[in-house]
Amino acid sequence: MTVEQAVSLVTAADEEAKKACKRRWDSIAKPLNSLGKLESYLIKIAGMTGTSAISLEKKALVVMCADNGVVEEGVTQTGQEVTAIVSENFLKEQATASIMCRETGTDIFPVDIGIAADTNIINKKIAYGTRNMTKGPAMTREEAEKAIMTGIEMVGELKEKGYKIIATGEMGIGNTTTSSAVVSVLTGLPVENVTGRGAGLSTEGLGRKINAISRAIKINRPDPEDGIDVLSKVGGFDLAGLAGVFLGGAVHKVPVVIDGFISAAAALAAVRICPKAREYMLASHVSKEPAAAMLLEKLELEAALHCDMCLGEGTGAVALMPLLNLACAVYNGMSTFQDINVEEYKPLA
Ligand SMILES: Cc1cc2ncn([C@H]3O[C@H](COP(=O)(O)O)[C@@H](O)[C@H]3O)c2cc1C
Ligand SMILES: O=C(O)c1cccnc1
Repeated sequence: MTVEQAVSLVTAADEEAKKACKRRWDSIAKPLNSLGKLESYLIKIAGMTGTSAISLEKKALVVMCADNGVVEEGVTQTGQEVTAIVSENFLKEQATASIMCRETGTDIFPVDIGIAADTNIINKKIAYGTRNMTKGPAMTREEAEKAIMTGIEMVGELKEKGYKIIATGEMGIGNTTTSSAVVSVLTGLPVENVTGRGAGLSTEGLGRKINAISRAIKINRPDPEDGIDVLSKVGGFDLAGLAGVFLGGAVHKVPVVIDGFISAAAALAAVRICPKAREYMLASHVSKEPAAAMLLEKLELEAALHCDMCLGEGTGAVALMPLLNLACAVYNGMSTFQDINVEEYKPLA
């Protein structure tokens, strides 16, 4: 199947299921709308899955791990060998996201979609890292399509295994550089407005990063209307794989949670490929990376958490899971006005 064929299967969220979920919330014996986003998240999930019966017991985090050739330009504080080390640590509960997964009962699926070394995590490797995008396209269009399909297929497989919600994460030294490039092209905003210090970069390093992104966009001239073109020329295997996970959520009707800036950049690319995919996304937190809040606005999504996190790996998305589980517990377990013999709220005149 091609990406085009896969996204042709996407349909809009189910409005009837959303209404049924809202009716259930309104019948629960508490002030109307008083659980705020905890209510609206579940209403969205009902629309995505097509049913007001919601269970979020089985949760997955998919971490797309890859190396980025642009690291050669001195745009990161650490070397690219860190990608493979942290990626393998996910399976040993020695990476931040894996510890948060353990605590929240989320199963972690780290995927080698293009690390520049052999690893022992899920092997979906397309190449040993991308090419340096300041010298030409990071990858071919075929490679980008393959990475996107990898993400779409992973969601299908996880749904078959019974997972009800998927958090997105990534590990890839240099991927805030590719993310800012993708965001600048897709939004038309100047590079310097959408570029931050990533995992920690000196002011001099930030200048080099902005310069490298500007050169990459100039030499590759990605077409902003074509999300696959943008991902292939100035993105990475990690971003393309994540865009695939978002598209897979829409294809397979599984809620997918956005993490921070990098994950949101991939989400924006997914929406450019398939606008309806937005309806299958949930925002988790507002990353401290400077353009993160703007990016969520572009996606027309609101995040519940403002924790000043900017770690990636899926940490913000996983942090949302306990809140969603609390929402679900109330939604499924709480008594209604009828149960306690109290008159229901009437809509205000
Ligand atoms: C030890 C370490 C662990 C990480 N875990 C996530 N990231 C985060 O930092 C990287 C992006 O930042 P940049 O574009 O500046 O390289 C990604 O791998 C992201 O997940 C890490 C970064 C480091 C150094
Ligand atoms: O917001 C993020 O996803 C992020 C920001 C900086 C470094 N790593 C991840």
